[in-house]
Amino acid sequence: MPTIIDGKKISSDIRDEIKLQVEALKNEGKRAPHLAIIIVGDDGASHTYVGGKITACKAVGFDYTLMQFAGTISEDKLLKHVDQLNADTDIDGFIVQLPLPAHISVEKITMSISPEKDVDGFTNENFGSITSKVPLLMPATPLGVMELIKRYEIETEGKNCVIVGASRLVGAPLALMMSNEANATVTLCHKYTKDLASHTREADILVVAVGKPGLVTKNMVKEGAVVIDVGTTRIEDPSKKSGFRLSGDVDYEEVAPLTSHITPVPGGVGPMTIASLMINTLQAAKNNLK
Ligand SMILES: Nc1nc(=O)c2c([nH]1)NC[C@@H]1CN(c3ccc(C(=O)N[C@@H](CCC(=O)O)C(=O)O)cc3)C=[N+]21
Repeated sequence: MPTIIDGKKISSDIRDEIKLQVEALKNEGKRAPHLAIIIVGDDGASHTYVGGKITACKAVGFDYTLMQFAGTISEDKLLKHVDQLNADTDIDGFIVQLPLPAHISVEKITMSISPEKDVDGFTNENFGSITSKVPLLMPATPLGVMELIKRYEIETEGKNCVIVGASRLVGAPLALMMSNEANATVTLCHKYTKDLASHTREADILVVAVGKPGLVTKNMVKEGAVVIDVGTTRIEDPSKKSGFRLSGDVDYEEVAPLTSHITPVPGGVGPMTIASLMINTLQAAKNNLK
């Protein structure tokens, strides 16, 4: 039977650790870390995720500011709000929740965030610092995956790590971390990869971050592999109270029995993204309050 990697439990452990550090800061006479969250429009999933981030802030004792704007806000106006947060010394870190409306450039907005306050780790500076000896703020979801691997003591050195999905926010930065920090041999697959299964079958550690439910089936996984599923696609499901369920990219039922470790969806990587956001905000506050 595989070990089910419990992201909910690990993220709760991390919250406890951060809470202690917030108390320590306060004992030194410093204020609590302060996270601001910008959300644009009324996308239901985004509001759910932001709700999770606010719950986490409350649990660890962070201050938070939620800034909500209509989906019709102009790019210029949004940029002004970003600049205000960049300049506000009472704000240690902030995020702009994605997706943004089509008339706003995600690239333009995220690249205007000060790297020291970029607690999502989305900016070019933070991406570039992944391989630095003195890293700044790590991209949040990849950092969450690395924490799971470390805390479950999964061996990485010299292992074949195959990552499916080469996005700027997950696959590409994770490839650098797995190579640089975890000493794995990394293969980064994407939509132009020929014969995907021939690559994934070689994986000792298989990470899937595409957003396509059912993409990974049992014939694509080596016996004893560690499988990490970053996908979180909402699928309508009238039998659920919320009206939907979450699905990863891996066919869990058929793949799990083959693996040594596997992350479930929900309860795997998702909660770790929020834990990483807390780790980064604490770090940004420590740097800011020096
Ligand atoms: N600026 C920005 N930063 C992000 O980090 C960001 C974003 N935009 N836009 C959307 C994606 C998605 N994302 C998730 C966060 C938590 C869960 C999570 O906690 N999932 C729970 C279930 C939550 C539920 O019930 O819906 C789980 O997998 O167990 C999932 C997905 C962060 N994102």
